[in-house]
Order: sequence, then structure tokens, then C-alpha cells
Amino acid sequence: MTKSIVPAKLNESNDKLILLDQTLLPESEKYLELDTKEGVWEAIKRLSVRGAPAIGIAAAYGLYVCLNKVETDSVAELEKEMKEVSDYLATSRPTAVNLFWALKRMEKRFEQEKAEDKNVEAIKAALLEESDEILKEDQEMDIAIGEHALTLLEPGMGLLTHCNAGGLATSGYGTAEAPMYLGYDKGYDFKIYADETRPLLQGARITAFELYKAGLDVTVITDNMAAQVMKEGKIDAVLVGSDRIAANGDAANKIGTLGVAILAKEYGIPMYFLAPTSTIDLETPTGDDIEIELRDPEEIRNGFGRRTAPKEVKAYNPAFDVTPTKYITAIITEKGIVEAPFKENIEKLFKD
Ligand SMILES: CSC[C@H]1O[C@H](OP(=O)(O)O)[C@H](O)[C@@H]1O
Repeated sequence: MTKSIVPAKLNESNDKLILLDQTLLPESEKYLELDTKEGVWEAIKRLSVRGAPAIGIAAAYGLYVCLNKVETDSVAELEKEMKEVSDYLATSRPTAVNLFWALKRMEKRFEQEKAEDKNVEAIKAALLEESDEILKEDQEMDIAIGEHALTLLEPGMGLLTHCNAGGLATSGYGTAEAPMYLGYDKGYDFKIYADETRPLLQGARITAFELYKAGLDVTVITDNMAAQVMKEGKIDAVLVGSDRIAANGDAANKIGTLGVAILAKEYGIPMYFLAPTSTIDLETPTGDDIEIELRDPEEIRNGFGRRTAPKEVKAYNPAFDVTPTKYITAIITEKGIVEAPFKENIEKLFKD
């Protein structure tokens, strides 16, 4: 299946995290080489790497490269370092659950190895294996998401997406963009409309970049055009990603998604959230319990170094919003398509 660049991986010698710096897209494709917790934290905070699954993959590899540098024979000392690095990376961004899911998974693997009396070198090797598995599993989950989603779509459809839930937000295939890539391979000639997605323009800068580079038919629109393209009959389905899905199905995604979902309901257009089950957080009961990241107001007033509002004027910059299930047609995961009643069907998903 067609895919984009893999945004987060290790270098050849497995001692540095290699990240495509997405803040520079679409003008340049430059890579960061990181091996400190501060460098990885900063890359996540400034969205050099972004998108829930990609953040989880970067955090897992970042934790590994930091521990790989620790010169000790003491498992206790390595464990102390692991908790320090993991707790630090967990403070980078609060909304995407995959960050915390990946870090907890690495910590769990450490505990398993320690319980089997493995030495420091064996534990480091196990953490490398775990982070590779997180990447590989995400690629497999995205392909499965694409296959499930494609059963709901038809050739020639107009698809609207918001922000970027493509290969650059994941492990190369994307979630919302996975059926677009799979459809492209099957000759489905989807017409894709990408909301530019202010203030950081992930749709214009990243979705349009990766889909165009892969040869797909993509059109950028400004965020305030979504209603017009729906009214003109250009949109047959909306496909978006998610950063955290609560146990009842409420879904957090990039700011502006809620507005798109309300418009889609008004125009009778299906609204699909596509995400791996690693994005569903059973510990978060409802969307009201999801912490929404507030970012620097300068991203609005002075985006990309162009002042568009006086520095003295207040600006409010929540990076995400939450779409309640009444506006969601289906949540598409690698395990299948979840429809209402969402809470019950999510429980079943995790039982099966
Ligand atoms: C496949 S998750 C993508 C998800 O992450 C984006 O947020 P950000 O660019 O701030 O990391 C956005 O909400 C996307 O839908």
C-alpha cells in the first residue's frame, strides 16, 4: 500500500532518533538526529514530530536512545534513569494518549525483563525490540484501518479531511489517510479536500504535501470553506484522525474538527474518525475528561513569523476540541468499524 515518509525511526547504528522536522514542511525536508531527552521533548513540543501515533513512536525510540547511552551495569540505576526520562517526555504534550500509552508500554517491558533477572545489555536490547514492535504494529494497524474504511467508500467520492492524520502523523500509512492511499492503489480516484487547519496549517503544509507527493488528487481549502464545499455537494464523507477517544466514544482531534462534524451532520454527510485502538483510552470516561492542550497565542497572532494580530491583543489557542458521539457516524479501528451505541461497542472491541 502506498505510504508517505516514515516520520520517526532510528539511524543505522540504532543510537539516534531520526525525525523529519515537520515544522519546515512543505518548503524543505530536513531531518533531526536526537539522543537526549531534552531534544526529544522539544521536538514533540514544537511539532517537529506530531500526530498521536507518531508521537508515541518517537517517545518510545527517544526513551530507548537515551537509555542506550547510560553506561552502567546496575539495573536499578538504569531503571531510575528510565523513569526520569519517561516522566520527562510525558510532560511534552497532554492530549494525545499514544504518548503515554507508548511510554507505559516501554516501562512494562522493562519490568518484565527485570523480573526475569535480565542484565542491563539484555534490557536495552528488549527496549529496542519493543520500540521496533510499536512502529511495526502501527504500520499493520494503519493498513487494517484503511481496509475497513474502504468498505464504506466508493470510487470517485469527494472526501474532506482536517489537519493531518496521514503517514506523517503515524508510521507512514496514516489513519484518516490510509483508505485514501489504499483507494489510490485500487484506482478509486478520490477527490480529497484538505482543510488548511489553522493555526499551524497541518492540512495545507503536511496533508497536501504528502498526498500530492504520492500522486493523489488533493485540493486545499481554508477552514471556513468546509460548509461551502459540503453545500456544493463536493463531499461524500469526512475522514479525520483522533488524538484520544474516550471510553464512551467522544473523540478529541485537532481544533476545528467539532465544527466540521456539526456541519457534516447538518448536510447528512458521514463523519468518520479513524484511529488505532492504541488511541482509545478506557481510563478516560468521556470527552469532558480529556485534557485539551493550550498552546502559545503567538501561533495565532504571529504564525510562521508573519504578524497578523497585534502582539498586545489576547489570543486563545486550544490545540484540540472534542466531538461528542452524536456527531460521529463511526469510529474505524484496525479491529473493525464501531458504530452507536459507542460505549458498549468499544467495550466489545476490547473484549473480543
Ligand atoms: C493520526 S493522529 C493525527 C492527529 O494529530 C494531530 O494533532 P497535532 O498535529 O497537533 O499533533 C491532529 O489532531 C490529527 O488529527
